[in-house]
Amino acid sequence: MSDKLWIFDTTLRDGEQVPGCQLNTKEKIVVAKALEALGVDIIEAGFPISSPGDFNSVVEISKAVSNPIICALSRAVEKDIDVAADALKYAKKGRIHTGIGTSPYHIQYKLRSTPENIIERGVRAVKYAKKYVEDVEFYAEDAGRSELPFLAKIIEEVIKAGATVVNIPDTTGYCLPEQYGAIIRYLKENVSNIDKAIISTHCHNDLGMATANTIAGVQNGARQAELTINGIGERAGNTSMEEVVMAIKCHHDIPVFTNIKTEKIYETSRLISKLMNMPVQPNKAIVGRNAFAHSSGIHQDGVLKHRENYEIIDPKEVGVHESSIVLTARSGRAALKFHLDSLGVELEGDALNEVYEDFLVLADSKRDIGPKDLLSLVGKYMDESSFIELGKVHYKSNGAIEATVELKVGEKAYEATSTGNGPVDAVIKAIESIVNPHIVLEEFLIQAITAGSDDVAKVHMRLMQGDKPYYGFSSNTDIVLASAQAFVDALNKIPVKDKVTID
Ligand SMILES: CC(=O)SCCNC(=O)CCNC(=O)[C@H](O)C(C)(C)COP(=O)(O)OP(=O)(O)OC[C@H]1O[C@@H](n2cnc3c(N)ncnc32)[C@H](O)[C@@H]1OP(=O)(O)O
Ligand SMILES: CC(C)C(=O)C(=O)O
Ligand SMILES: [Mn+2]
Repeated sequence: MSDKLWIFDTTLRDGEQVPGCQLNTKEKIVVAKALEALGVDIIEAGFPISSPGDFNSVVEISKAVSNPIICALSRAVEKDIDVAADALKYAKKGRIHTGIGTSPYHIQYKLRSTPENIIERGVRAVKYAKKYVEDVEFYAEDAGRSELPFLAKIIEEVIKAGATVVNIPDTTGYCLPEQYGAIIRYLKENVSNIDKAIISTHCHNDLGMATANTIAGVQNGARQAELTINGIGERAGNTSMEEVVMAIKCHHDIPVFTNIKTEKIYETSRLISKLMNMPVQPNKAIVGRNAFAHSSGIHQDGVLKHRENYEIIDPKEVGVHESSIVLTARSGRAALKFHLDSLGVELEGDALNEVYEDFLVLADSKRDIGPKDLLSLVGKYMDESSFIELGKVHYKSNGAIEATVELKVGEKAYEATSTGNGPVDAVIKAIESIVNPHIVLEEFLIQAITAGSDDVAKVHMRLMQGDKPYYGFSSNTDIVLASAQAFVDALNKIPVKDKVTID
């Protein structure tokens, strides 16, 4: 039987410490609600003593979300704890996170103290926080470089003082997975009252080990993991939530489960990246642009034959529509044929070989090969009159709603006007009056990528022609335009022979 792993999100505290990532209260509420929808168990909302703005954010987040525990950070300082408790006054479930450095570096050079005094301050802080809330988490800062007998001693004492969760941070990202796992194991074996508290991991990525260390911690008995979306955080970052959650989902031998709704991972990642102005590296695990993109021929052929040949995660599981087959000079015939098929050009044998040779020459000189390039390569093999290009789209609603659409089908230009029960309906009807491949619009989703009136709308459509589905995608700040583009995107995927253009 597997245990629950409590997911503690610190995007709004440790993540937000990064220069340039600061958010205002309104933005933090948007993030907190997204984290709640994602299914996190605890949101570390801020460090209330640090500024009036951060205090206010913890107050407002406490009011805005109901399911997750709201956690506020403090030092082992009474004033910090008073302010944290005050900021949590509206939280349905509030937690104070207090603690102190426990490594020789921190004790000697930062806190200029002694081990005995550090234990005393830690215990006092936990007891003081307990006056306000039942749920008190203690962090042993720089535990990754702390002496184990001392670490075990302070953890035992703070649990005695009432700590419900004990956080073992690898603050400087120093540990190797085996070492970090061994620290957790040591505490399990040497702290007499360890079963009275949940052990938490909190790893940093200075050596690129944050995810591996967190998993090692969990394998050795930790049951809470402190994480950030996209791994943002001080220096090289914190442990990224998406990596830990998906590693657990992929490896059934790790004896824990999480309540994360994984299909919301991608949209949450995009939201954080946009609001915090922090691009995600293209090759970032799970949420990078290339995480489900295949660009070399052998991989593409393998994925097209059976997705699992080169993918351990179904992209839909993390909210990515589908894997992509990117055409490059390293692609083979399978990938080329796949793209041609989706444009409705079915080539085999010598014809495919001939187009492939031309494709390689073009791909050597051009990085991005798109549908237009392919259509120019296969010109002689296809009915060129089939490629549809969307021109201008106008709509007005003074009483009746009316839309006018310009379309180019091959070399021919068309214009059509139609009415509808809304601008999207009118635009689609206008397009259908030019190209009518007898389809049924079966699914039509408009999704806000972030929030706010300046948002980009992402449109996903499924058209059915008989029992064959055709998918169209687009995104635009104008939802009518995005809908028209998605519709045309799907129409372009319908094979030439099944497309009907009305003259
Ligand atoms: C590993 C982490 O991520 S820890 C969290 C990091 N986040 C932040 O620091 C953001 C918020 N911080 C702040 O706004 C400020 O640093 C404050 C309000 C906490 C303190 O500000 P100041 O009083 O001006 O102190 P300053 O930041 O210069 O120095 C920190 C002081 O806290 C002490 N301190 C550091 N950690 C702790 C702790 N856990 N418990 C008790 N004291 C601590 C330091 O020793 C230092 O004290 P000193 O001046 O007596 O030597
Ligand atoms: C404050 C603690 C939990 C921390 O962020 C760290 O040690 O990295
Ligand atoms: Mn940290």
